[in-house]
Amino acid sequence: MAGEIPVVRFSSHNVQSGGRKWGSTREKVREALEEYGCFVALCDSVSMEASSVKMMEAMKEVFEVPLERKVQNVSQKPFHGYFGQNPLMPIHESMGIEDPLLPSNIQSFSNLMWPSRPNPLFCGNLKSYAELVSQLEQTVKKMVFESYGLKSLFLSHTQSTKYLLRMIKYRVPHRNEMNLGAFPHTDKSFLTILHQNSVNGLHIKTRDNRWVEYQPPSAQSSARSFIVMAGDAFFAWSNGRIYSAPHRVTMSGNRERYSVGLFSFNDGIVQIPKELVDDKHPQQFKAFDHQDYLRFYSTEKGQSSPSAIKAYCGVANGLLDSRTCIPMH
Ligand SMILES: O=C(O)CCC(=O)C(=O)O
Ligand SMILES: [Fe+2]
Repeated sequence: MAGEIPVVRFSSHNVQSGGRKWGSTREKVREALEEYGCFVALCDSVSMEASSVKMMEAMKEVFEVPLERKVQNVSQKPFHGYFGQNPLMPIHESMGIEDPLLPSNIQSFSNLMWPSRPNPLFCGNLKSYAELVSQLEQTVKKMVFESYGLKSLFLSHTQSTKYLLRMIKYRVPHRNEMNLGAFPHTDKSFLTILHQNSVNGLHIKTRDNRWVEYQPPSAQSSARSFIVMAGDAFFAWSNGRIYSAPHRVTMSGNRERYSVGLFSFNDGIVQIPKELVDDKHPQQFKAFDHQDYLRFYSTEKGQSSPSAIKAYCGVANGLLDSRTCIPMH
């Protein structure tokens, strides 16, 4: 346990499909996501540890860039570009890179930040981090699909996955300033993989409405600990089995916090597998367009709904009605 959050070890034995511990790790992963909506992946891989250390250094460097350049990180999609200088959350600053597995996207971001000099070290560090963590993301999804007996659906699902890499800095609040770094929310992603420097502050709400603080299993394991968290799309896809946990960030102490999230989304329509619908589990969600769900979430209706995903594509009372899911723009 890390605090109360389950810890799952990822070593070469557990992550190789068909490897010695694949089956037992797969069940632990699915159970943790159903029960807590998240777990801590403790990775034995030396390259993961080295890459996450370099990722933290890269983030420190990029947030030092002058504000007028950081704000040029813009996106058509809501919540994908620069966010900061917000009076409701003054200690929070974040930037995003869409499709970070495309080297040209990291390069374009780097060109915006450092227009007068290339920064190959930064680009290389981000590229290897995104590659390694996206592999972890795929392994986790594969485990859950398999655990539900839906192995055959994994390939087409994963082929339509898109990623967003989001870097976040939480500065130490000034005296008399709010210490809120991120409002309570559920992620709109399918899956999110978070990594932080050694400064805690992430709180996760359990199914029985208690806030628990994430702590790495030990101080030494901080650089190889990743928080794997299910988003609303995973919750809907699983017909409500997987929990999408509300979480928030608050700062205490006098050290800055850095975190980085790799968020996965689907391009196109997410179908609810018919195998996950039965008498005991009546259909709770209609098939939905994941990218359009992001747009819906940015509307007033999306923002004010107690559960945006239910408002977007939920089925009232477990009965499938004949209306199609019409997004509100
Ligand atoms: O900084 C963190 O640990 C959490 C960030 C988060 O929840 C988010 O970006 O969605
Ligand atoms: Fe989040």
